[in-house]
Amino acid sequence: MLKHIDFHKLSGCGNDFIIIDNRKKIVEETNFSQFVANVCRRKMSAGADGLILVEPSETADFKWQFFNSDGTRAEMCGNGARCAARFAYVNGIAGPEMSFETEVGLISAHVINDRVKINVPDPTALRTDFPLELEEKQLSVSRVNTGVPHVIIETDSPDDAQVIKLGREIRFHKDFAPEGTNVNFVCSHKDGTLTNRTYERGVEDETLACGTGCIGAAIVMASKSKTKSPTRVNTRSGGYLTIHYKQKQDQFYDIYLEGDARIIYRGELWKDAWN
Ligand SMILES: N[C@@H](CCC[C@H](N)C(=O)O)C(=O)O
Repeated sequence: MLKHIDFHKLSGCGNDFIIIDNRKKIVEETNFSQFVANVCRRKMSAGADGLILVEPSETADFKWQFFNSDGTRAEMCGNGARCAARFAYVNGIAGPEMSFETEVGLISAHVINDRVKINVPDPTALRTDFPLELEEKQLSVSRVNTGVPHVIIETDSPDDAQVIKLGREIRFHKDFAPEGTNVNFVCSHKDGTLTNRTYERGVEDETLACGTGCIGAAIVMASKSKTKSPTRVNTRSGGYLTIHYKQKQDQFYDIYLEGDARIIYRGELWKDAWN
């Protein structure tokens, strides 16, 4: 491993990521997980919700490896994908229209200044309003996989939602084992917009925005006729993500996620950051 590693910090609607150009394999394969967990520790290191390695691809503009802040890998990350696209564009790795390889297939992206719109795979495993037994009560929940698994819970009062307590209990619930799930608390408003808060697997905390979670919230609420495309989702950062989709009964396709992807700074990680 090099002594210093160049990186950029980007924020997609408040979901923040360390992004490293790893096309020359400067981060070694053996200890990714510990490296990521160390670098993502807030106050002790650079700190972020996740870390992305941009690597060479034979079929697309690049390939990514995505890690949550605890060092675990995730198949997909909506905000991370938008940030990776902006990173690739500003660093000359791709043009404004690009595609890149992920574990859920090719993601295409369109960068316009600090806004990025990505096309994501169709959601699977949609199931609405089923009972879930918790320690102290039974809850009616929905679930959908938007690249990663999400549980969606409707609430009238997002500010009062017990995102950490309930989120953590559901994330580790036996019904969602062994992979676990992300947990969203969504409120629909009269104008068709949504407010969504997410407890994220692999961060093991609430994040300020979750792209795949907002897609899941939009799909579940659209299947209940409480919103329609394009759905604007207000996140905990105060920013909005916009979800575009087509719907035929309970089938959703042509899914796009759009929002800001801001470059906060670039710098050098020193060895102390990951030791
Ligand atoms: N923040 C992401 C989701 C990242 C992956 C997630 N924590 C998981 O492990 O499933 C997003 O914007 O979609």
